[in-house]
Amino acid sequence: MSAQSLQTEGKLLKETMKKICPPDTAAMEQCQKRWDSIAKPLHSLGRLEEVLIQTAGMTGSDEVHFGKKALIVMCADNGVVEEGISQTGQEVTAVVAENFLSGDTSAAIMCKAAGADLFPVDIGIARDTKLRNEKIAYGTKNMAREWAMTRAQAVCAIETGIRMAEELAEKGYEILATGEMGIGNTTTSSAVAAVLLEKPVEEMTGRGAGLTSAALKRKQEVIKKAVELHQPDRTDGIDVLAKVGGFDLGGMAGVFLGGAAKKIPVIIDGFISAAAALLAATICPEVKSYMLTSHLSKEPAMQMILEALGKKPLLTCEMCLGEGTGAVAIFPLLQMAEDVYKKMSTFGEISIESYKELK
Ligand SMILES: O=C(O)c1ccc[n+]([C@@H]2O[C@H](COP(=O)([O-])O)[C@@H](O)[C@H]2O)c1
Ligand SMILES: Cc1cc2nc[nH]c2cc1C
Repeated sequence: MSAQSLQTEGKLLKETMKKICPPDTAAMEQCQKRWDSIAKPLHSLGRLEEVLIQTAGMTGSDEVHFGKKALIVMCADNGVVEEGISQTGQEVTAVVAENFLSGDTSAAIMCKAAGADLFPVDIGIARDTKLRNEKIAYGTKNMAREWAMTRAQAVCAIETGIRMAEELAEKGYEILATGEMGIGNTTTSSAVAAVLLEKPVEEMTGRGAGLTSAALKRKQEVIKKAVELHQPDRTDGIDVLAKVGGFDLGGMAGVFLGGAAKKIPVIIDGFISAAAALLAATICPEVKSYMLTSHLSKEPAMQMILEALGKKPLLTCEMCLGEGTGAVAIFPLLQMAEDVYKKMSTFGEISIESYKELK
């Protein structure tokens, strides 16, 4: 990063935060009214109805249209991997990340099935790759010894995500899903979650991409060491990201903020994406209004993060794959809900009295 860009860092983030405003309650009421008029039992599409109402509030229109859908996958390496907290080696990040380009990842295949476009981003992989190059560094530093990144790099990661969200919104995408790929990123996510939720590290740490019990214990010790060493300020999301986070977490936090500023929904995927959502909400609480949930990751802290965000998952299928797989899995559900909302006859149109009038 040049000295010039360092000085101007933060401007986009500040401008973006100013653009994030509360949802439009009139549009939400209109959307609720339309659901209540549809010829089916009241509220019988449950949470799917709520998602459309929430989306109406974001976009300011009861003409809910999910339209063009995109998945942004933030790919990055984590220096803390050298502490032996992951079952696989760091080199896996680059290999899987490049497989997104050939369509050979779980999320890429699911995107095809769901009719969504895929945007993998190299925001900090430890070697050069063929991905879109938004590299902040060749991986973060080992947080067990030093800050994962500088404060300027943390802001830069967030602003990269904001720019991605803005760019896709300007290209006509109406809903964004968040995803990531990065060996070691459940360690950074557990550290971030433990700090932001003020919870014991043991409660916030799981087996990630498959760890033995002995390695899980080591992972917990490494996280405790990093948190004790750096004492992140839990009221300052950028401080937490810089000290114990990752570039992928920063990038996804930026996507949440950028999507909210553009008034479009952004879907939380699994544990890592949820930790990024929590960081974004620490930086700008109103951003929560623009987040949609997808699934409940098997990682133990996921439930607590969603509760802290005031949210409930739509799906519980014990997935813990990441990449955006859970977020993409709800695209077809959302499309079905939109179709019912728009195509179904109302009680009036099929000449029966509405439920309310029957009472
Ligand atoms: O999304 C989740 O809930 C999730 C839970 C466990 C693991 N992962 C994926 O596994 C990788 C991180 O696992 P680890 O054990 O190396 O920290 C990373 O690439 C994630 O996409 C993802
Ligand atoms: C092979 C592999 C694929 C992944 N996708 C997301 N995280 C992953 C971790 C591994 C190890």
